[in-house]
Amino acid sequence: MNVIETTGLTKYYGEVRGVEDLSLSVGKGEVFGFLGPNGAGKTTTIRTLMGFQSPTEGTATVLGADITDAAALRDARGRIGYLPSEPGFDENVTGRRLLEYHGSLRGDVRSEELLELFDPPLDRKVGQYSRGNKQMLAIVMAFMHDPDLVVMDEPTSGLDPLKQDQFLEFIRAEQERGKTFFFSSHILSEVRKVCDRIGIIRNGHLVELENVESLLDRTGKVVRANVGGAVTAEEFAIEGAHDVTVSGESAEGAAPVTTESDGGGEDSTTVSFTYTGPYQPLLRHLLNYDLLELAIEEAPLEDIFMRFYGDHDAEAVVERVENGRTDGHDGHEETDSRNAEAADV
Ligand SMILES: Nc1ncnc2c1ncn2[C@@H]1O[C@H](COP(=O)(O)OP(=O)(O)OP(=O)(O)O)[C@@H](O)[C@H]1O
Repeated sequence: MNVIETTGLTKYYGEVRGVEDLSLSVGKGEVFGFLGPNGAGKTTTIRTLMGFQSPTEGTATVLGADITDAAALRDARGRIGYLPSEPGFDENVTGRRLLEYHGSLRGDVRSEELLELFDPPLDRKVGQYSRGNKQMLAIVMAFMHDPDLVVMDEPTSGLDPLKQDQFLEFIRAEQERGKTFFFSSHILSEVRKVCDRIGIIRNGHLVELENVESLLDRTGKVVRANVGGAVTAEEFAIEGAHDVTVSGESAEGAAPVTTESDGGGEDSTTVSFTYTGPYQPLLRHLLNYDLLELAIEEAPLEDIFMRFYGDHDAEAVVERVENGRTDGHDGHEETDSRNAEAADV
């Protein structure tokens, strides 16, 4: 049984699309990253999965519980940790009091251990907390009952880089203990570090869902070669090479070749391109030149992200044509169920 399973999950806020026709599954022990730009539908998906708002269409189960079955979901919640994007705490009480209260509701088997890693000033009122301290308190609350599944909405927001790394390391250790994670992010580097699979959501639709490594394979390597003498971009139009630029000039059109001087009087040219083929033909080709410098690097995940969101390329991979939507939704403006959520946190 999958830990999370959604089929055609759709949520509209009146006429406003939150998420549409989302089908995905997350298996036990998986770290699933749910990526998307602002307004893509990440929070909507998470809040619907947590039962804070009802879907307009479609179904979903979390730890086997149907999200529209309040009693089943309540039982399942004992095994779920939830880290909201903006924890809504009562600001007039101390962090310690909030932990005690949360522990009495959900259980507390490991807050002491967690507080060694994430250490908000427990005896201060939460209203005086910095954003990062609030986030650390929320992290402790999400994990203190040792849940099997943790659903997290932008979990590292507010944390400083050191704490972010600590948090990601913690996630990896928890995964080794068999825990499952579903988390939203628009920070690609963190997704890359911990996720087994990612889903990319764009304008409410799931765009791409695959193994991070295979996504990187498809995107290819960034090659930058500095060669002696003058060369043209056309010379590097080998199979698998894309977007060839020569000393900053595009391969398209009659690009003039500019050369650089290395200071010793000898000209050289820098050729850059993305490469999606095997190494051998690339290296064979490069060896035809006086190779002065060579760098072959993985494409930054940011580029991949842009490829899926860039207007031109994204169209090639969007699974559904977005024609807008005029029928079938409940026409009911959902009010923010922040109160239910705050009580839950
Ligand atoms: N309570 C609400 N009432 C009406 N519209 C909403 C509500 N919540 C979200 N929306 C709309 O649904 C769409 C998806 O929003 P959502 O917050 O799920 O995106 P997101 O991917 O989490 O964005 P962000 O990264 O900014 O948090 C947006 O157009 C948003 O304006």
